[in-house]
Amino acid sequence: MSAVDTTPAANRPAALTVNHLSVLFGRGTSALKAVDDVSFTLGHGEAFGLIGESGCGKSTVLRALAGLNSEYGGSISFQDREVPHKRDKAFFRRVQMVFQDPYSSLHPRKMVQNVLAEPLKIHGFDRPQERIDEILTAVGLGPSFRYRFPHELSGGQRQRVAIARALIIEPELLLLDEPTSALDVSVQAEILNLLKQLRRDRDLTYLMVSHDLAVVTHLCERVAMMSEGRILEEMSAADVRAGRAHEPYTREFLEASVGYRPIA
Ligand SMILES: Nc1ncnc2c1ncn2[C@@H]1O[C@H](COP(=O)(O)OP(=O)(O)OP(=O)(O)O)[C@@H](O)[C@H]1O
Repeated sequence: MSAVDTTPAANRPAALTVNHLSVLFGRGTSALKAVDDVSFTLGHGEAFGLIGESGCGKSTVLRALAGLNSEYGGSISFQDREVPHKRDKAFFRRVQMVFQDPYSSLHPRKMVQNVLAEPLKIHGFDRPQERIDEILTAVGLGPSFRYRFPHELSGGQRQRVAIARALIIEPELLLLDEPTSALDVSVQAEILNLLKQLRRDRDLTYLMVSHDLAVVTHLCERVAMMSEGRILEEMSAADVRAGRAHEPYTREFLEASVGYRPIA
């Protein structure tokens, strides 16, 4: 559907720009600022990670970006155009999300081919059968997996189907919410390596949230440390690996993760 864009990345608009994003839960004195003045930019083709402890606001940022929570302050721009708080169909074609738990994200009574046919139908794609075979091959499953139900798949295979479902409509930006944390360690590496390869092959931009440094630095070139709803600092993956951080909180977080298991 979309032709390959050969424009150099430097001349292209930013894939995503988040300006002064804030999300409040509740009202009055009991209100909680889950996201507080968060700003960052993702270049085209980049993989960017948000890291931080449980409850720091990572998933809330992702949900606001994905259009799952339309009540936020600040602005979100996709390719230099601000997106409306209530997203339209075109947005969901271009920006897709992969969730943490492949056990709950697939309908138990839908065969894989039906899971994959649905987004094609919604977005009016032609040649559905060919596209289903192509994407199942791209995620390392192959066309024979069309006829399986979720209960006939392992956790890793389910996550491959969830990735296929997101990619079959040729999005440009993938939002990844802890995509490997529900999987066994050996399977985690397989899925991360698959995501790496798909990004290269399909010219994708990734935003991933995770509390796991090994996972984030395996996939992302740049990471931002979050705490209590705010971004404390941005670092390269190399800085993270070397433990180079300016903020004391980040240094502690990195030190606490020392000896973290690098992913093969
Ligand atoms: N729908 C909601 N209503 C009220 N509070 C919420 C809601 N969603 C999240 N929160 C609160 O907002 C804060 C940030 O949550 P969030 O899930 O974004 O953190 P996180 O860093 O992604 O953590 P985790 O890794 O555990 O998911 C937490 O204090 C959480 O309890």
